[in-house]
Amino acid sequence: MAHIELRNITKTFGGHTALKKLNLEIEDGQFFVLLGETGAGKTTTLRLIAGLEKPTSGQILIDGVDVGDWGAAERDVALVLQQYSLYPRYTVRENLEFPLKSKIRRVPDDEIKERVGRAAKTLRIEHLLERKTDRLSGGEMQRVSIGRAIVRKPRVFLMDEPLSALDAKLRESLRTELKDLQRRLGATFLFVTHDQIEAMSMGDRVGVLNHGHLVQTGTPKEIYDNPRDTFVASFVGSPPMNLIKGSLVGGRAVISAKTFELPYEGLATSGADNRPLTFGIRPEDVVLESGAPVAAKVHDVENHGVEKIVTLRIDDTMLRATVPASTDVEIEQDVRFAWNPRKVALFDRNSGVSLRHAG
Ligand SMILES: Nc1ncnc2c1ncn2[C@@H]1O[C@H](COP(=O)(O)OP(=O)(O)OP(=O)(O)O)[C@@H](O)[C@H]1O
Repeated sequence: MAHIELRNITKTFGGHTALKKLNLEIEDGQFFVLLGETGAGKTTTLRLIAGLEKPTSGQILIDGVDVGDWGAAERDVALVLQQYSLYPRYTVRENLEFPLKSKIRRVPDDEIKERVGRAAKTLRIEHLLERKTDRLSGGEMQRVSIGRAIVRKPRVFLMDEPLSALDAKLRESLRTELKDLQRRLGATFLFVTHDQIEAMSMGDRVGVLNHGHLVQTGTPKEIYDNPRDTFVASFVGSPPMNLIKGSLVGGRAVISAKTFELPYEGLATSGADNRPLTFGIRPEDVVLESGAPVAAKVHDVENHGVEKIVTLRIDDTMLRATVPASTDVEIEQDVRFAWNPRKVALFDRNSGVSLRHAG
């Protein structure tokens, strides 16, 4: 187990800056998820912590010790990758034993047997131990890859999109298993993904990375309820938060040149009045009601089992609402809607930053 701290980490490759002044702290025993689009700098962050890459500037501390001059082996962290790094002609047992048989570790034979047996039991792959790894399914291979990390008893587990090559159903069940595993091991996990559902469902804390900047860290709930900027607001949540241009006039939200107005309750509005804003409202906080203040046309309806996602059109403004599946709505139908005035987020239109977060 270990506590990890990144202080002011910048990493450039030639002229390209992959990470900019990254500050990040991961508590001992925490499941931390780094979420970002492709190219955001997630893998680079893991490689820096693993010691496979050196930062251009900044410090990396593990348990309070600066490990800048330490090699990968000395750091004692395990990296699990999306591609399974297994030896195909060897059995699962041999693959699990391999990390313990290196000259550096010198683990005694009976302890190797014990650790492999325990890891296989934890991951429910005991019945596969004598099978060659090229005869395994994707999910089984990924379990063995994780097993290779577990047997080493590393201080930290770094996981680079380990589930993204698997089909949706398997991914979902392995998500629960991994989270459960982390809890049982009490280990520090840093898991990176581009999948916001994965991040929100697994992380004790989530950090959102955008073009090498760590935009926000917080619990999944904090990030969902109170996104720092419009990037986070539109990245997290499915369907994403509605973002609508407008301004506040006397405590009412006026949407794009008086197309419509809605009540707003939230931050003291001084400083926000008449300033160009972007309003954010989650689809589940938009309600369809016959007596509601604004008229709209139904532009589209998607059935999602327990709920429907209805796209509303008000002149040139589109807005999505999540409604119960029992709601009767058809395309081109006239409806009326309101929003929950307490759930509206305000973003500065130019910077995109939430007024709640602005200093
Ligand atoms: N060795 C390298 N040489 C040059 N550029 C690199 C190198 N490694 C990464 N980069 C660049 O740094 C940026 C961040 O890459 P990184 O692999 O960390 O992103 P990522 O968030 O992990 O993306 P993905 O989800 O696609 O794996 C990208 O623009 C990438 O092209």
